[in-house]
Amino acid sequence: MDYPGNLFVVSAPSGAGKSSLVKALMEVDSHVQPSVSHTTRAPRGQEKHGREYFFASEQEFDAMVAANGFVEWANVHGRRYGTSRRAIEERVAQGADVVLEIDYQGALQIKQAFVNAVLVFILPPSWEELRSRLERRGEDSSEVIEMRLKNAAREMAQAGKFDFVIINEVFERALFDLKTIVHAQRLKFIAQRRARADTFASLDIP
Ligand SMILES: Nc1nc2c(ncn2[C@@H]2O[C@H](COP(=O)(O)OP(=O)(O)O)[C@@H](O)[C@H]2O)c(=O)[nH]1
Ligand SMILES: Nc1ncnc2c1ncn2[C@@H]1O[C@H](COP(=O)(O)OP(=O)(O)O)[C@@H](O)[C@H]1O
Repeated sequence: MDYPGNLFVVSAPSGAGKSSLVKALMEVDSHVQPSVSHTTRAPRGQEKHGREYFFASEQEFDAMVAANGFVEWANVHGRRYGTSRRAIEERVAQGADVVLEIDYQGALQIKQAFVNAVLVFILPPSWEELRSRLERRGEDSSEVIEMRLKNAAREMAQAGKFDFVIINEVFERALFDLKTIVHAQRLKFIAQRRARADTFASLDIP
């Protein structure tokens, strides 16, 4: 599908810093909008329904799957997460750049549906740092942290399927890399449209 807006997908093992990076990107780039996912996991501390996620019951999630309401969905850390069509299609059709913070299974589904989507994988600098970020965030129980670390190895093995990999060691450096990818994609997009316009011009199509 060809849309006037760009789709960016950011994936990472839990705790690598993807939410912090995407939030910082949106603070400096008002053209980038978040896609708000649905999930069956419970809200954490400050999270608000409709802001970080739409929190759904298992039944509500089932109903959306049955109604073909998701462009992608997956089981992650024992819960279900999905991107609704409404979260992205209308906005990219209107020319907005939409960023999806989703896992690698969802990212690969998005690439199938939207060939021009740009897939970015965020890596932590080390295992020790990943663990300590999860512990410092203080949002998950130790059992949940252990499960997320175990899943991280499997997730990181998928990084090679992405268009770009960013190592989030120094935050500002990683943010610069993310901004550069977004900027480069916009320039590429303009070049592609111009190339098409030139082709039409040379064919003298009204
Ligand atoms: N496939 C898919 N994954 C999602 C979606 N929303 C969130 N996720 C992923 O689910 C995982 C867990 O997210 P979350 O519970 O917020 O934990 P966090 O990543 O540690 O902040 C992360 O890898 C997210 O990228 C979605 O709509 N689809
Ligand atoms: N470059 C960094 N250096 C140190 N701490 C970081 C860095 N990036 C993120 N963090 C911290 O690590 C924790 C996990 O980040 P978060 O954005 O919630 O990760 P994710 O969304 O990938 O699970 C948060 O407490 C965040 O403030």
